[in-house]
Amino acid sequence: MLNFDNKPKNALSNKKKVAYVSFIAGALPNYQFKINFKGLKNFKRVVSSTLTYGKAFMDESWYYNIKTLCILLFLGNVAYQFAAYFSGLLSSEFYLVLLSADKSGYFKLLIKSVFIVLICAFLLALNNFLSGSIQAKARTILTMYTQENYIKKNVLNTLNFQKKIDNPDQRITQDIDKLSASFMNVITKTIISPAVIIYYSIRTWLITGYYGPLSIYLYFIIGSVFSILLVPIVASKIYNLEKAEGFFRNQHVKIRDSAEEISFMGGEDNANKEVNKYMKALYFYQKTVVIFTFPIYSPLSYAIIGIAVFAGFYDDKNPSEQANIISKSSFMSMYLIFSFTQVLETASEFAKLVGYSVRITQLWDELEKINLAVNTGYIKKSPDNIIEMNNLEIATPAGTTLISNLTLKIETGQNLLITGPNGCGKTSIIRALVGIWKPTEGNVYLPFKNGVPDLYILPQQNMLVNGSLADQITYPERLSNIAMSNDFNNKMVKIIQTVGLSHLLKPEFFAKIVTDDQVYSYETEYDDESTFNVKYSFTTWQNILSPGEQQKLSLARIFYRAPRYAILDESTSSLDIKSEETIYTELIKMNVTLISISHRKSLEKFHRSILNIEQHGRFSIDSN
Ligand SMILES: Nc1ncnc2c1ncn2[C@@H]1O[C@H](COP(=O)(O)OP(=O)(O)OP(=O)(O)O)[C@@H](O)[C@H]1O
Repeated sequence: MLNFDNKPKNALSNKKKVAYVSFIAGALPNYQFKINFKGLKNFKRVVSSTLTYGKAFMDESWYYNIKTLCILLFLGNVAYQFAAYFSGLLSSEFYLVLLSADKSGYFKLLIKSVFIVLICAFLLALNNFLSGSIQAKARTILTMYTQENYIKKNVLNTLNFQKKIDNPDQRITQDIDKLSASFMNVITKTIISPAVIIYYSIRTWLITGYYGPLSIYLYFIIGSVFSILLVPIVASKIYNLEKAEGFFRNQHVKIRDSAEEISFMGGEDNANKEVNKYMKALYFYQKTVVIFTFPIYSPLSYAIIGIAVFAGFYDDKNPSEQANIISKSSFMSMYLIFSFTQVLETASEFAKLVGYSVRITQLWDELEKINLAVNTGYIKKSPDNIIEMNNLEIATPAGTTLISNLTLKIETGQNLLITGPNGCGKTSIIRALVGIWKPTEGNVYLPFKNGVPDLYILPQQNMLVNGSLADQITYPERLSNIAMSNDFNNKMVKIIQTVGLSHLLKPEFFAKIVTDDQVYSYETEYDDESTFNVKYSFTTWQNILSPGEQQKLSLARIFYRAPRYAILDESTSSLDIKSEETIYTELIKMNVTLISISHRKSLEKFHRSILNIEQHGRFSIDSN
């Protein structure tokens, strides 16, 4: 029912109070929400995806699946309402037995009250357990569903590249969690509210007369109108708050990843100021959300019963009966007010829910759009198992042509070196080869093996992953899919030695690969629960290894995979000349055809031809 309109609000940006967040005005605009049916569809989509996406919990029993838990929660809530009703009447019953000095009645009532309170406590705990379980499940389901659509070939890269969607990581790791919590909050508060409100309205009416429920209804109708008016505003504040959260966290990730560089360059003060700027923006949005969700409290119940007493409604009753009626009716009207308050509070919670839903469905929409737009039809299977580029024209997403009319055959064993000034488009050729950037003209032929291009690309930036040394080398193949054997172990050791990382075969590293007598224990350790204990995280590897060592470890992947073709984008830029020579010689011995992108003269001798790219789309090809 709410949709999001991507226009900055000029009125707000002019105000002084947002001056200190204006530094990221472009990054953190205020969003307006409009009520329409598309928004309602998005909300429905979140709920139906949660209930129908089966992959997250494939082999769970029927009694622990999310639908069963929702039914149990409903029943648990109904049971709790009954228990709460009986517990609410207890005080009036106590008035009656105490004022009439009924000793045996008092003890009976005492036992009854203990029993009722225990049932209430049990049902509360049960409902908390059920809603907690549903929340955790909903989060897992929505996260896995989103990740399946996000971490996908050509989608992951395009989404992060386009930057149309801010902080997809924040949306997946945080917003989905908050959405699930908010959703549970709304559900538990409203699941049987209508029935409860009707029941207590009748009871209140019977005790106080029509004016009791009527005044409560009037009061809450006014409150509801206010709350409903606030929904779009709060939803937009929540949207911006979450966005600010994302930017703030990103700044900290940057600082963590650049800790050494910041120390070298004395950038602590700068970094501190930078994170504080984002913190202030975050504070601004947090504060506005708090203001707009200010709860409505009500002293109404006592006013209603007070009027009844002073108007002489109960004058014909004796004092103990009067006490009983006052207590009973105050409970009834208070419970009615409480139920209404819950519904009203739900309005502000619902606004949050909408804010989170918009962030999630917006991400889903964009992922779907990118997925539909992926067009790799220009990449074809080469009948001769070679790489061929036909009349390629490559342009940046901004439309600047980088290369035109590039026609080139790279036969097996005919290594190619690509050179040219920074930014001329060397890496862009790889983008076109694998479908990240669709060329504006031409097509590409690639060798295929088992349905995928028989081509391994080492990107310019080293990419280390969580896990052992072996995990780094087999990447992206997962170690859990590889049969552990002594042969595998020997292969790993040989590769590590070939790339010049023998010193990593010391026990503290090597234990993380596989040793002869560890094959069994390694396999058993490699289950999902225990991997954290035995493996290094990616950040640890980054701290342990120098940039040159990291490059060697990346190069080890080509030795493991032995592809028909490998593209090395500045992959030896941090290596000493001798290591570079050894690695290139060994790769050539393995019959891997190499396409290197580099500025290094020392590499020319390993290549048959050199593609020189110049500015403005021109290029030349020289034979070596
Ligand atoms: N997402 C993008 N949107 C617009 N332009 C981009 C984008 N990504 C890269 N470019 C531009 O495309 C051009 C070519 O980039 P590319 O990475 O291919 O250069 P390169 O020749 O490999 O450079 P280097 O030698 O520095 O590695 C650069 O001018 C770069 O700024």
